[in-house]
Amino acid sequence: MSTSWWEITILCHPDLEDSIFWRLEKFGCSGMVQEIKGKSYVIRAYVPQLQYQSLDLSALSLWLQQDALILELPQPLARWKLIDEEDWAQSWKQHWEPTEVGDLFLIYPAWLTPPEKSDRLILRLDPGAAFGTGTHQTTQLCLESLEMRLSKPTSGLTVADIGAGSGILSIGAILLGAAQAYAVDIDPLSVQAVLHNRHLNNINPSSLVINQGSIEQLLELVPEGVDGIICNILAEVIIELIPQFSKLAKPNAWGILSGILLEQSQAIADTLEQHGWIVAALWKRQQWCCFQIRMAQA
Ligand SMILES: C[S@@+](CC[C@H](N)C(=O)[O-])C[C@H]1O[C@@H](n2cnc3c(N)ncnc32)[C@H](O)[C@@H]1O
Repeated sequence: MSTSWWEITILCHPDLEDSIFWRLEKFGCSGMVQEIKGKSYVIRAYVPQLQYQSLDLSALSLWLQQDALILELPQPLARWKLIDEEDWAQSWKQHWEPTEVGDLFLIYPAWLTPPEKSDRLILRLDPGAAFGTGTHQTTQLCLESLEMRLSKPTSGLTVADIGAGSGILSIGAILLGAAQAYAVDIDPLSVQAVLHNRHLNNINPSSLVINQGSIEQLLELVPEGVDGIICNILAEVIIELIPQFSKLAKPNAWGILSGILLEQSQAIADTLEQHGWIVAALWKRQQWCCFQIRMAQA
């Protein structure tokens, strides 16, 4: 039996984009895409029918309206309809286009033929039901931070990717020259997506290891620690993970953290400081921020 999905379509003011992405992710949506329609944005997101009733979607619509009210922006218009699994896959294909990210990356949907020559690193992706198409600001901030971190030639550098989603950040790190990425995600759909995307990008399976789980699985898998930690999850989750970061980090390790709203940045900075990390830089894009951190010297 094929799974049916709710396709949620939201017509909104461009300045609402971040708060809507945040709200949709909190709601449990997979595979969010956006397109520009004149002066507005159209955002599409998907949730399985088995887990969500139309009442849940009405509540979501109400939250979206309240969020807009708080931000003093025009009300978004949310609609939803049922589609089957095949239609869902097609929806992705229609609305997601190759995206340049940072100075170096070109994110390329798996179903399009990439150019033979490009002065950018082509990162091919089929996110399936996992988060991480490269269109979200937090993913872009992480990829750009990786560009900066890995701009100098490195040898044998290892990274841990907590909340891998589609695997976009692990794959990006490997394309930039990291020798080894260890990825984890609590969502089994993410594990499937990372395996598929690893293959799409011709990455040796031993160079990108993916496991279902979180930081506990990484601590077992890499007891010697890693050189870099990448983590793009919601701030509340990151705050719970930070106390364990130092166990996962080699001396002089760095970290890249995003999924954090600007108003949550102080709480993150305080927690980092309490656990021996220094904020080296803080990058902002609209409502989101990205922390670049390094371990404080003992
Ligand atoms: C915002 S997505 C990021 C995906 C991708 N890394 C990116 O940057 O686009 C967050 C991911 O974290 C996963 N996640 C949430 N809580 C987690 C936890 N405690 N440990 C590991 N993964 C988690 C979710 O399943 C989701 O795939």
